[in-house]
Amino acid sequence: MQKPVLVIKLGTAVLTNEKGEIVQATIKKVAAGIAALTGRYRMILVSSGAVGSGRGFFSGYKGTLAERKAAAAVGNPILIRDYQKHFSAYNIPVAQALCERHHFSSRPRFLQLKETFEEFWKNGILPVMNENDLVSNVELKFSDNDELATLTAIGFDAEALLLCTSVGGFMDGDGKIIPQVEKVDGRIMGFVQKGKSSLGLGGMLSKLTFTRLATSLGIRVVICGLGGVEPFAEALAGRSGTSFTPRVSNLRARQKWLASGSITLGSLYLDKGAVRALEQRHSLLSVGIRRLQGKFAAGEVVQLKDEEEQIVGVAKVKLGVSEMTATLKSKNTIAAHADDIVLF
Ligand SMILES: N[C@@H](CCC(=O)OP(=O)(O)O)C(=O)O
Repeated sequence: MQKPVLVIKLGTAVLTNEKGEIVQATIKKVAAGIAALTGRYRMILVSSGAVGSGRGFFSGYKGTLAERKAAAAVGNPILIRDYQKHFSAYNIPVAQALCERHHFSSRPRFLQLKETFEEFWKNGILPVMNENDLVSNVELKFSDNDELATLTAIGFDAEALLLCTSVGGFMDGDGKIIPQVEKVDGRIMGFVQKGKSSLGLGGMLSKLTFTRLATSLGIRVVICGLGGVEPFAEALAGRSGTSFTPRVSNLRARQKWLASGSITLGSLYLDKGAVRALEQRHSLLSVGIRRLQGKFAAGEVVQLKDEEEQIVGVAKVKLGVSEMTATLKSKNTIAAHADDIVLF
């Protein structure tokens, strides 16, 4: 039987010091922690830190979009060189896997990515993923690497996703790490600190949002730090960080992909009746759509939102935005087929 997949994501703040430099001792610890788990898992490392590693090469760096892209292009090879150095102590070659959204939004491209990763694993190679910042299209960028890691974990049907942060876990209102969260509900969302580190993109809000997506699709998430002797093994054993219990998911691989590729170019705001109908596995009719937002064509994936504007799922739509707008009042037009809808 194949080993399960484990996705570990490292944010900029856990990899860099206050000057924005990559801390070698941290990379060394990461290599030791991953090497210790290779017998149990097929591993994917999603690593931020390219912008942090490269920005020192740009005089008067202010963090404009062009500067970030340029810094990432300089920083990525530096980051990979550091990983190579420390993983070579364990005879683990590393592969750089720079991805963009279309690798997830197109099913054939995603399947190709999966096949390539199988080649890495067969040969004992660790894929190190990051967004291809230099060329990624601004409108279709991943919101951050928490999203990239989540889409990867869902697409590869990972057993667990570790989101490593500088704060070591998810804290309650008193600043104490909550060891276990059964469900990401309003109370849990209420504890979120909106802040984020200056070099990275994600923050706790982003982590929780993606944790909710991953757990709703059956993937366990642990938000953890890099403290302790074996941080990843400790986090997986529930001895550190915050473990989020996955929901039971009966979704098939294609539906999971649909949800993971939720590169949503728009949103449909549904009424209560439409949400109820979708829960009973009916198709979405235009009559249940109160309004829509964004630019999308037939065959693209959009978010579905309820009357409280909470995301309830995603759908691959049968109609583009103008056709759909024209049919909003018509009862019988199918906006999305039941097989192309995934509710969270
Ligand atoms: N692609 C960027 C990472 C952006 C990002 O998501 O950063 P973070 O919020 O620190 O995980 C980089 O490598 O610097």
